[in-house]
Amino acid sequence: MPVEQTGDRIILKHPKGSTAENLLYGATVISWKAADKRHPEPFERLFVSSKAFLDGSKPVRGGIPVVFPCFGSPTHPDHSRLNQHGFARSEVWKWDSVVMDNEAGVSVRLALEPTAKITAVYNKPFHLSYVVTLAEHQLSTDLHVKNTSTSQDFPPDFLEFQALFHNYVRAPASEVLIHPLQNLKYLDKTNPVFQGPKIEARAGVDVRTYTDSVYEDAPQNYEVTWPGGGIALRSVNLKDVVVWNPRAEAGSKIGDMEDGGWERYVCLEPGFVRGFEKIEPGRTWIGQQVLSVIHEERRMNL
Ligand SMILES: O=P(O)(O)OC[C@H]1O[C@@H](O)[C@H](O)[C@@H](O)[C@@H]1O
Repeated sequence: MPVEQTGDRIILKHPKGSTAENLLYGATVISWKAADKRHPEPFERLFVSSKAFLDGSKPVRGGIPVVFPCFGSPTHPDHSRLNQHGFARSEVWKWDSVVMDNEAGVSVRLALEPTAKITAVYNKPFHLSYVVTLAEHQLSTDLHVKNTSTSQDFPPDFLEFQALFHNYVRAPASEVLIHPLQNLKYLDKTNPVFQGPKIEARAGVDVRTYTDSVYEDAPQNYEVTWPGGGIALRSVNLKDVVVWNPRAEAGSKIGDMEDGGWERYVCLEPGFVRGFEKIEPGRTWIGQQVLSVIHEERRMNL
């Protein structure tokens, strides 16, 4: 069976050998295994901390948590009672359907609607659906956000939100380079005194020191490479991108981070996080990303 549902998770298996695993909790992708030309056996592409909670008691430290409707601490009045990064990553989503099941891709849809628990902290009408698609060398995730308000009032009952895919890309963090981010405006969240905006001077961005940078109006086409490997990331409607690695400086203070875990991943997170996306009643917004295996050695010349 290319799609299996066991209690709390969904397992996708592509006929060419790649696999993915999705928790209903947070709709979090917790595993993506894919081969490349040099390694014909599929291997893990995402990082999940060995101390992560997978039982629904806490957002998963790793994989691909879905951030909605706010990124970081809430700044919009509609989000004032929400936790950092919103509720989508810490609610149990519903299984919806198999969208596609053939050589081109194996694809499933999960959904999240207001519950009494959500409404107590976020009283806006919405419907989320999340489509995860596995191909031989690719994983795509699409978040559909619908404003389900039927209000005819003026001004309209807008749904205002931020959204982001918090990808923990498994990689030797001290050796990764991410590009192209040069000349982009970014906020440096590691700096308690002056966050910016700053301008990125580097052709290839590394995470050898504690990094928490929010790039604005980015190209939505990136590569993270290291000697012997890499992942390409393309996004649609996610104009910003965050690069995060806490290193020991901040990582050692994260309770569910395994020792030295920061050496084994870089977070490359496409999102709409500067300002707010705003949709009218009845409208749907779709944010998408495609993660692809890079097959050949593609080291930047810096
Ligand atoms: O610990 P959390 O809530 O999962 O957040 C992890 C990190 O997520 C990143 O996206 C933020 O830019 C960081 O500031 C934050 O520390």
